Amino acid sequence: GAKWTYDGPQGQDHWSERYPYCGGALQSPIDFKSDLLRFDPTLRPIEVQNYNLSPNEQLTLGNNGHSVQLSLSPMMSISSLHNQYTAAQLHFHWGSASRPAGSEHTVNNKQYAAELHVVHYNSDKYPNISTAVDKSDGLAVLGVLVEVGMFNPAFEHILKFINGIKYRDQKVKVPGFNIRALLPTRLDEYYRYDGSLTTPPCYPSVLWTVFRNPITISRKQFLSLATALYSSNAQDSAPMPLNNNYRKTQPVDSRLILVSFKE
Ligand SMILES: NS(=O)(=O)c1c(F)c(F)c(S(=O)(=O)CCO)c(N[C@H]2CCc3ccccc32)c1F
Ligand SMILES: [Zn+2]
Repeated sequence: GAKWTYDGPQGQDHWSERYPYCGGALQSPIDFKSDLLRFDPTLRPIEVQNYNLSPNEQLTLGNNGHSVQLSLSPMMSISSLHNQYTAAQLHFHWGSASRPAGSEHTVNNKQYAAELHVVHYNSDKYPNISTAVDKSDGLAVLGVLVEVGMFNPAFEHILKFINGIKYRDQKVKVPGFNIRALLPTRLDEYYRYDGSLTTPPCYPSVLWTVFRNPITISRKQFLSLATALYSSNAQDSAPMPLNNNYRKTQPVDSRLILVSFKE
């Protein structure tokens, strides 16, 4: 679609001029403010299926100008929600080399270095993500906060190919790996709320599950992610670095933020 950016004249403060939902209700991301959280004992641990992909599986890793995204196997799904949600893609949001703060969701206004999103669609009701993307029960996204710390071997399965997709619309084939290793150990502790895509067209179609516990990547891994990519294409005379690709937190309004954990 038409080009939008995170900053400047096509930046996030102008998205609603072309994409009306971006100025509407139920927008994401949000800040998880302690006194807005409500413990919900009915929230079950997240269960994922077939996340451990064989290296014989070929996935497409691409630079779409907004993020680095990895296509996922349609065998992958979330099985613990009321409907089955089938995986479509995963992508990241991050800060910059000079400011390792680029998560979209924040916790008491603490912004993490980056955030991973694993996008799924309601495959009980819709044949594919394109038909699901604008439906109120269409998508379920798993959010993982990322902080700088220990080296992350799973993240390396993506990072080692990143120099093949430096520019917009570049794609490479990469072998499958255990996507479960990109999620935190505990899938029973998470924030849950009704929200939206965090990019245009900002459809309010996402059941958000953001895990309480972050994963870590090393400083070197973070710097690679934050400095390798451009949002411009290879032939552009003025290369535009791709970083700070996060939306600011949005008004919670009267939404409930549920948590599956007590303290
Ligand atoms: N933060 S987020 O999880 O809300 C989110 C993104 F941040 C993001 F960048 C993308 S995108 O496809 O890479 C580019 C804009 O759609 C999607 N893409 C999703 C939404 C639309 C769509 C259609 C087909 C495949 C994937 C997606 C997304 F769901
Ligand atoms: Zn995202």
